Amino acid sequence: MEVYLDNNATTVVDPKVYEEMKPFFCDIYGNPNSLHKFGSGTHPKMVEALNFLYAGINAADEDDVIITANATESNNTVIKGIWIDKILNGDKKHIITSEVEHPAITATCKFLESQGVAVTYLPVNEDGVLEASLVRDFIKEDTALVTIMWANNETGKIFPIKEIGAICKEFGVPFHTDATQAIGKVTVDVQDCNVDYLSFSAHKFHGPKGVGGLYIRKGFGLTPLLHGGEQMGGLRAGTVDVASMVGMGWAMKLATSTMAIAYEKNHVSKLRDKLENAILELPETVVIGGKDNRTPNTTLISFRGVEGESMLWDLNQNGIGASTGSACASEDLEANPVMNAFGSDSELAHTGVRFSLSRFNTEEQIDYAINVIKNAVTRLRGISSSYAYTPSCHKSSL
Ligand SMILES: Cc1ncc(COP(=O)(O)O)c(CN[C@@H](CS)C(=O)O)c1O
Repeated sequence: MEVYLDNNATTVVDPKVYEEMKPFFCDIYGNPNSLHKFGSGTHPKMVEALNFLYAGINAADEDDVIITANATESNNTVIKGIWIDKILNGDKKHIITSEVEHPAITATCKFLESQGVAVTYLPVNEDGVLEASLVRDFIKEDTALVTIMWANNETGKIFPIKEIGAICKEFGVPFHTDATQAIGKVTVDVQDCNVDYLSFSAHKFHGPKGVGGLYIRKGFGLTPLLHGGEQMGGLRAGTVDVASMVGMGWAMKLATSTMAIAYEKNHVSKLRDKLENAILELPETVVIGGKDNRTPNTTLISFRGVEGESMLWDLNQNGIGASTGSACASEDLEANPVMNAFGSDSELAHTGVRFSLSRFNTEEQIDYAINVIKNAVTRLRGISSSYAYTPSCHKSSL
């Protein structure tokens, strides 16, 4: 049996999404910017896709949603656009983010620091969540941007976006959120949360890889990252991948309906809880960051005495795909920076395994995975030269 439990890394394309994409490869293939019918023939489904994207995040008609290649590009567009407009060509000097952002945020902020920008990396608490009051403590007259993720890709922890948005609005500071791990898992409402910029990637919610979006509230336009064309109103040059844009729109529609979010909360979360609770029956296992306030599909579990990579190998041999944290760090054998950020000891930070489910997982798959995981832990601990079970340490969550 094959069981895919790494949906925070990427997801399968929904068959309905794939069907909607097919016509735009060999039938409706014109360039959307061409004036002839081969080009204009793409417009109706592109407009439909944009309408789905606006509805999925409750964007107002007067706002912009531009099509990018992925959340990484969207994140870079916001941070570098703010740098150019508000810092290089303005009187601002400072950016606020968190210690547990995806590298697409952290590395971009590090680049800005190398260019002389002051960046505050707000710490998270022992549960891996950032307290909104910290934003108020560090926001300043010269703060150009606050950028805080909606949900963490490793722990699933959900951040207080509505509170942070209210603080940013009060201080007149633009607010960006990387919602890559929130779309399709929790309700995302840019108007209710006072969000000015929001990033997402289609392949996180059963759309195709290589296409993403950036929401830009009316009046918050930025110098573009990519120049050289009038696409997206000049906010993102380059011929649009029509098939992927249509696919992303349909993926957003299918993932964000009230029924879809309810399914995540009622069905997917139950499968996640079943997997998690079965694993926690094993001694010296712990949910990193605890069980509260998480996206419904994610659990990051430490198996003391079992190296994360060894566990992944065992699982892979039995047809199960998971990860030790974000896929982009999977080659890196350093301790997980997110786990370090909230004080995990170094051994714990090397023994985490992330399981992230989707609406395509079944109870039969979870039952199979539980059996394989329990056998793998027993085997790996049995051959470990350093592991000895110490009953006093058995905690089920931090
Ligand atoms: C919060 C967050 N923000 C941005 C990205 C980047 O998405 P791209 O489509 O690769 O550009 C990701 C992708 N996180 C994957 C791959 S590193 C994970 O395994 O956790 C993310 O989780």
